[in-house]
Amino acid sequence: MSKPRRSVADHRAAVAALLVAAGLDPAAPTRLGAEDLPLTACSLTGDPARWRGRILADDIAAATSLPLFDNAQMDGYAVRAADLTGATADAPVSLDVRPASVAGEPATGLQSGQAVPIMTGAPLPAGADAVVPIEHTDPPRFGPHARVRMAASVMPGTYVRRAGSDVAAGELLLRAGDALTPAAFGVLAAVGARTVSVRRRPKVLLTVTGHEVRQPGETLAPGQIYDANSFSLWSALTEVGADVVVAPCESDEPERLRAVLQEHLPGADLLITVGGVSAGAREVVRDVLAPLGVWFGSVAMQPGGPQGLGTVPTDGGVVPAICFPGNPVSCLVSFEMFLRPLLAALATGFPPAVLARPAAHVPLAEPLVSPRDMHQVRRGIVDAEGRVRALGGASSHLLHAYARSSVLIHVPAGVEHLAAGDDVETWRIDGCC
Ligand SMILES: Nc1nc2c(c(=O)[nH]1)N[C@H]1C(S)=C(S)[C@@H](COP(=O)(O)OP(=O)(O)OC[C@H]3O[C@@H](n4cnc5c(N)ncnc54)[C@H](O)[C@@H]3O)O[C@H]1N2
Ligand code: MOO
Repeated sequence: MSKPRRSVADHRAAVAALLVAAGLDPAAPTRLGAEDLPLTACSLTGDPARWRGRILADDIAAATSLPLFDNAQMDGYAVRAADLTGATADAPVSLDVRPASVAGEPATGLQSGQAVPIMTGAPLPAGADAVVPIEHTDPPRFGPHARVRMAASVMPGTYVRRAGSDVAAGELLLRAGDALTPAAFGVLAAVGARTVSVRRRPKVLLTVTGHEVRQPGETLAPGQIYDANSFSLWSALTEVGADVVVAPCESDEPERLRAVLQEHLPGADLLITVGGVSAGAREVVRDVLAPLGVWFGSVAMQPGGPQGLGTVPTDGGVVPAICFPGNPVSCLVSFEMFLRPLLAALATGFPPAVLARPAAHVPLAEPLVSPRDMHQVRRGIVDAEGRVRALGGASSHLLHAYARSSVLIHVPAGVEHLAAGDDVETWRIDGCC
């Protein structure tokens, strides 16, 4: 007699609870410490992946003001506004032209009756309090002339970018938990930060099992197959910001799996195993982990029915373990259904609901059948008329059809037949919104 199946919602909740209990709560990931990344052009160029999608670990105070000094917002002349009081087209004010202030050079001072040619970003000379754009002066160009005329008054502060007008030294620049967006990245560099402390990414140990599985490049003996799951799941995990250690077990021998775990589990935040969980004579994951208290059972989902979940002891603690079934479509669909938004939230700091795959309700192009007591997840494409069509059948070995699909199609438990034109929920998996 088989045990009752757990619902998709219950299993999803169990996975979330497991991660929270292990300190991988997306809202407070206490298990993930911080790491310092060097803020240099060399580090960006040399290891770009290290920087993608990072979250600040600490509040950061501005080490300097921005702007650092008063400077010009326009190419023109730095002046004292008081000198131009009453200037009009009929009665222009003539000023003595002094040596220029250019970006990257210290400014000279300015006396009453003088104008200093100044370029955008150059320091405002002491004594000046406004900038008149070059096109508003006579002559309207820089040159060797000794005097320049101005035909209008200006307010003090005109076209001056004041020191500290963006942020003052010591002010809160960025908060812990903020995403390192392009602008956040830029502002850190602008205040001269040398390193940035970011939340450590969750380290996931990914271990596929199966005596028949071999790595690309190896010669296959009869009955052997290439390892698809290490690659599909590495890609899926990396996409949501996990640091993945791929350690294929390639065996159904408990001793071999134990050896892989002993070598690679210390330091991991999460273990994902693939395969070896169903009803065969030798189910290596179940055989090794069930005696440790890991739950194995059946979820009312197709594909991805057989699942496992629990914790595995390692030096000085436990690592949460999620055990996916081995069929290539099953493990990837399981990841989408149970883990993806949680891991994405851990890496980005956004709530899991925000990071869910973009969902839509779309009419079916063709009828679908589904087992009544299961939540079925089919793979498909949306046609030019906006109707969704399943690609391939329901079977969980059809990885090629999955690779050509742009949506997952959900047929909830309780629904057995859907006609062409019936609405189904779809999730976009092609990276578009
Ligand atoms: N009597 C029953 N048999 C099966 C049941 C069941 O309820 N009763 N469930 C079926 C379902 S559903 C699934 S899903 C699979 C899950 O089996 P396992 O998790 O034990 O996975 P394996 O047997 O190791 O492999 C299944 C399938 O996937 C291929 N595989 C495994 N690893 C890889 C890999 N890394 N790359 C590519 N392909 C892989 C493997 O060769 C098998 O064909 O059990 C059903 N059976
Ligand atoms: O549930 Mo299995 O995951 O259908 O092939």
